[in-house]
Amino acid sequence: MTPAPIAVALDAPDLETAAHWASLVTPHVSTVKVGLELYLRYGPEVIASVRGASGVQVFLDLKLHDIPNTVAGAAKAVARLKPAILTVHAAGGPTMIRAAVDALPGTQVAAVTVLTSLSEADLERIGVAGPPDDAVRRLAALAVGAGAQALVCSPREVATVRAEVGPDITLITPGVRPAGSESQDQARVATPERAFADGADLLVIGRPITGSADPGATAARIAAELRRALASADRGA
Ligand SMILES: O=C(O)c1cc(=O)[nH]c(=O)n1[C@@H]1O[C@H](COP(=O)(O)O)[C@@H](O)[C@H]1O
Repeated sequence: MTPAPIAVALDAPDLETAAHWASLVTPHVSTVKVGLELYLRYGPEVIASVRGASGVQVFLDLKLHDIPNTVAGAAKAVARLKPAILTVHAAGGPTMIRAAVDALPGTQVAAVTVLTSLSEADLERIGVAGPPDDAVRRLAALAVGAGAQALVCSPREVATVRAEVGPDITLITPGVRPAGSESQDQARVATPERAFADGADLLVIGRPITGSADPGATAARIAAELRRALASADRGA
């Protein structure tokens, strides 16, 4: 069975746990995501450990945000790890995004629009007035104009972003919670089925899978539910 378009966030305190989670979920999902917690503790060796024998796609989520020259250097420093996807913050501006894209020709540079943990009230506190949709749409257009091939947004804005950037940009949505799961520190969430129906290409899901009693079985169940939802949407089309 084709793995479902899900990136499991391996936010683990140690490498053994991350590699174990990766081995449990990789039959069912297309991608595993390495973020700051693992990368800052273990460095580049973490990539080979989670890629394992399966050769699953690795999404390196470093959310780079600095001046263009520094981001270009950082992107070049991880090029040999051949991540499928690398994140940068769209708020770093078009020259910074372009610098990452130019430095990593073999990797999809994904620009993070507005963190899914921020509510409208949080945004107002940091000087971004208005609904999150507006800021997300603006940053999405700017990032695509600067060459980003992928965008990260919450599932709440994915329909708006899809309408803005068209069909060719990969839309990645964290803030995904199966029905009945807790939001935890995520502010803008939706179910996997909703995120896909609204145009997401890749769902990032962490704790609902890795915090469950059996991450492999949970990943398999979410993947199966998603396939069913996609099949019935196709039939309805
Ligand atoms: O770039 C990301 O992956 C990301 C962007 C964002 O806006 N929100 C967000 O939660 N993420 C990441 O997605 C993952 C979500 O994990 P869970 O909340 O456990 O499902 C974490 O690894 C976050 O670092």
